[in-house]
Amino acid sequence: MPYSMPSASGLVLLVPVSIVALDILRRLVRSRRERKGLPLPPGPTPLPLLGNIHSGGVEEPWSTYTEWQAKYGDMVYARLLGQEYVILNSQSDATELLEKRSQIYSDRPFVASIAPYGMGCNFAFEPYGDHWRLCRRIFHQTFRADSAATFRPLELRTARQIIVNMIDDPDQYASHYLTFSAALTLSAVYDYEISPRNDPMMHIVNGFLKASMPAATAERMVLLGIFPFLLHIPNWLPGSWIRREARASYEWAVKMIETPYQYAQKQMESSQDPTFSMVSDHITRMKKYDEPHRSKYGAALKHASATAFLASAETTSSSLANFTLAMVENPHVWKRAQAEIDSVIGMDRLPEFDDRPSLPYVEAILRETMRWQPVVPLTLQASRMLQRVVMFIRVFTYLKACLSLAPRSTRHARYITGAIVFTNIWAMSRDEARYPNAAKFVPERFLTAEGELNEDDPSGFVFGFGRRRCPGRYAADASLWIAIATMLATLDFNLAKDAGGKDITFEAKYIGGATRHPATFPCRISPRSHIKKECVLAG
Ligand code: HEM
Repeated sequence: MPYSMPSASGLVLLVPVSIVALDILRRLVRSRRERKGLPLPPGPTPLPLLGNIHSGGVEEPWSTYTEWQAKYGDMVYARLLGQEYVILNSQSDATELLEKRSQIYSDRPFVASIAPYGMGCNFAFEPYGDHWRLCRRIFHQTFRADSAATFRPLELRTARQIIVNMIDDPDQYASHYLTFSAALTLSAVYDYEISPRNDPMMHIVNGFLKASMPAATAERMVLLGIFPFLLHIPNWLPGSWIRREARASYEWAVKMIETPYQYAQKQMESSQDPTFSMVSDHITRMKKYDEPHRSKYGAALKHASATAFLASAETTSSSLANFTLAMVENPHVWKRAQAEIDSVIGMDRLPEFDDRPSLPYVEAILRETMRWQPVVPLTLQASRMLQRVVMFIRVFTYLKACLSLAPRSTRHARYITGAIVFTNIWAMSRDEARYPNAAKFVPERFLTAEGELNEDDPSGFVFGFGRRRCPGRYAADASLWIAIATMLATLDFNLAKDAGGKDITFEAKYIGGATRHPATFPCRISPRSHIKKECVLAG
């Protein structure tokens, strides 16, 4: 066939076709190279059989994972005994996997210490399935954005009550914060009004929180995972302590689930017009169902109610403890916030929710509190797919990733559908490119040069990702805002003084577990000169 020059219209077609062909070739070559040379996300070298048991810090694993990020990249692969782990250190990877592929990554891994210690009532640990879905739906109906707004009067009243408690007994600030979050949840969920001191319901809750603490330690998780028979050793044999420890915690759990629930039921029966609460609302809804759905609904309601309590108690109080620590360490911050509050709303009344848009610096303090010390630094999810489906998803994800603009690191996702996925919220909060001097408390990082709020909001990562994302985030945001705004308007935060009148300096220590919070530190919290205790409750 004689050679002929392509026509002008042929050239118009040839150029885009060649570009597409070259791009496909480039992607194929790259994906082959990746498959050959880098079959898994990079990570520390494992020991035979034991895996990376030697490489990670047990106390604060998120810090170790953040160090790994610097060495191996945003997505890190590790192995502990037979279990594979993938650690997501960046918000974009977490969004790519946990949000865009939430149909895969929404399960929770089996943790051997959860059920024996009675923690199974917390649906945050529940595997993906019908019971979890029902719990989540019940929870969502009460705590979604518009419903959560109905709790604002309660949040405002309770925030003012903690100021009175702080003025009365400032050294007990940590206990006042726990009372604050407990009072909110007990009222919203069970219509129970907490008494300021020696409350019987708080006694039960504290009993369970204390007794169940060992269940959240790596030691118990691993011990019971490897030697489940420890839970069956009779009392008269050595080694039965773990069984007794778990049993005691389980008994507290039963009390914690049943006592406030029965209280709410009695309140409903004894009143013509019961106050709205999560339990009263759902007991009414439940009546229209027949058995067996009604029993399932009842069980899910008890668990959703207990979870509301467990999930909010420590997160809210720990956030307030972090806020207090930040104020004591950075007096210029509370002074600037007080100046903003005084100039915007004056000194004759206390902040209310309607003032929120006019107080950008207070808002920036809340954002920085959430970012600076995330109270849930690490979350874990598992793939919920059966092996057969996993295979399909691997192939599908791989093909899709090769042809899409997904971040390069998430293309490894094809290999990890059977692994446990850790989301390292801590690493996201320590992203130096986004948050220079990330270890420092600097609310100004959320303000423009004109003092307006910028677009960066850490609630995009501190509440987790995908289908397991915190469903209490609207309630958490509102209660923390009003507590912080009210404290800034009414209190000064200083270092404590020793007998000689010298400042007591200290180095903050943190306590880990399901949530991370500072150990009690010495400080001097006092009312501002124009604040009178008697007027605080009146606002
Ligand atoms: C500072 C406050 C809070 C923070 C930082 C926080 C953060 C989180 C995070 C990171 C998760 C895990 C998400 C995941 O696995 O991807 C979570 C789960 C959860 N949170 Fe929160 N939370 C807070 C307050 C609350 C409050 C006040 C409530 C209840 C009113 C609540 C209810 C829950 C529940 C029920 C879950 C389990 C969700 C599930 O597994 O389906 N949280 N939270």
